[in-house]
Order: sequence, then C-alpha cells, then structure tokens
Amino acid sequence: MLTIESLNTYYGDSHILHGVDIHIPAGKAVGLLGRNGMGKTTLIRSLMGYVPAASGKIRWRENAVSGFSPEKMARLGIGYVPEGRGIFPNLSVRENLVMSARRGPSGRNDWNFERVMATFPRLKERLNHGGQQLSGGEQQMLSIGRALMTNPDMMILDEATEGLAPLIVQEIWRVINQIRGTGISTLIVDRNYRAVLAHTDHAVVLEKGKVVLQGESEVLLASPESLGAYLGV
Ligand SMILES: Nc1ncnc2c1ncn2[C@@H]1O[C@H](COP(=O)(O)OP(=O)(O)OP(=O)(O)O)[C@@H](O)[C@H]1O
Repeated sequence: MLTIESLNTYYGDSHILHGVDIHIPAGKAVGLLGRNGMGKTTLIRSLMGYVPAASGKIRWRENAVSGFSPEKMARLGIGYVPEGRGIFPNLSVRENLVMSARRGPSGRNDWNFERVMATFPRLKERLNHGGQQLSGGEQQMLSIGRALMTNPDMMILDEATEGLAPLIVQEIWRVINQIRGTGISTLIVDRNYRAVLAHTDHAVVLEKGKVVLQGESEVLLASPESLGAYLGV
C-alpha cells in the first residue's frame, strides 16, 4: 500500500535519512523503532511531505506521491497523529472532530462522530470543553479521533502514548488495536518497544537514519536480544 524506497532527507547540511526502504502492506501494522534522534519522526515528516526528501521514491497504492504536500497526502487517505498532538486548542472537542469529518478516498464513511464517541467515552463527556482544557490523554484521544474522522486507509501514530498515565496508555493501545482490527494500515512509533511489537505485524529499526534491522514483530518479541544493540534494552 505504502512503499518508501531509498529515501534521503537532510536538515540543512545534516544528512538525517540514509536510503531508507520501508513497505507497509494494506491492512498491516508496522512498528518503527529506534533510540532518540535516530530519524523516526523525520521519516514520518518526510513521507507526509512536511520535510522534502532530497531523493528517493514514495508510492501510495502504486502511484508516485513523492513531493506531495501534507494536505494532499491526507486527502489520499493517510491520517497522521503527530508527536505532541495536532489539535486546535481554541476549538471545542466537538468542533475539532466535526471540522475533520469527511469521506475516505475510497468512499468509506464508517468513522463518523458517533463511532468516535463510542470509541472514546471520555471525549463524550468533554464535548463542549476547549482543546486546551483537556488533559494530555484526552488531547491525544482527540488527536486520534480527528484523524479517524477523515476515514483514512492508513494511520500514522508518532509517540501517541508519550507522557501519559499508565491507564490512559492502556486505553490508547486498546484503540490502536481496534483501528487495526478495522483493516486500516498503521505505522506506529512508540518508546515502549514491547508494546509496539505486541501491536504490529512487522517492525523496522532505525539507527542514525538507516534501517539496521527488520522482521516480524512476533519473532523480534521472542528474541529481544537482537534488538538490544540498537535500542539499548
Ligand atoms: N528541524 C530540525 N532541524 C535540524 N535537525 C533536526 C530537526 N529535527 C530533527 N533534527 C535532527 O534529526 C535527527 C533525527 O531526529 P528525529 O526527530 O527524526 O528522531 P527520532 O528518532 O524521531 O527521535 P525522537 O524520539 O527524539 O523524536 C536528530 O539528530 C535531530 O537532532
């Protein structure tokens, strides 16, 4: 569904991504692992069009989409939940959700307001609160809810559980599981490598902007020593 080939990205003179290849098949969940600063967020920002890649190819459903804007990538069906949450703090929970609502590119419309409410009961109790009045966990749920309201075919979640209380973290993973169960492909970055491996089909490890290890998540989870060198675990 999404294929990245030989991606090279720079910030100024700093060469951050070195020929990265990643494939995310339709309906599959892929985890992106690596220590801080290894290029995970840069990879996501490059593929979404926030940071232009210097070279390489990005294909979505067999179409070349390299150089597309973030808006265009979102319209193609990629829901992005950025690190640090992308919500409108001055709008209410309801407004944040309703303004994101649209049919997916393939016509799917099953993620509507009611379904998002059913998925996040906490948000239902906060509908008229402003985005800035929410707790960190509620903001994260709202950010995921907004992406779901666009009826995407793929969701990208960057550090969705960062800084949240354990119960809320569990709740977020529950929702990620649910999203996965509906056939939406996912690309997941999270510091908790065990949780990532438990919720994905395949995982890719980045070190200094290079893919240094990849494999089936189940296999990597069963032999974490192979990850040790790269994740410091
Ligand atoms: N806007 C920027 N300008 C210059 N360098 C940047 C910028 N953003 C990130 N970097 C550098 O690019 C490298 C990769 O950062 P990136 O945020 O992609 O890593 P990451 O694996 O997502 O780590 P983290 O978990 O800390 O977010 C780091 O060396 C970082 O300092």
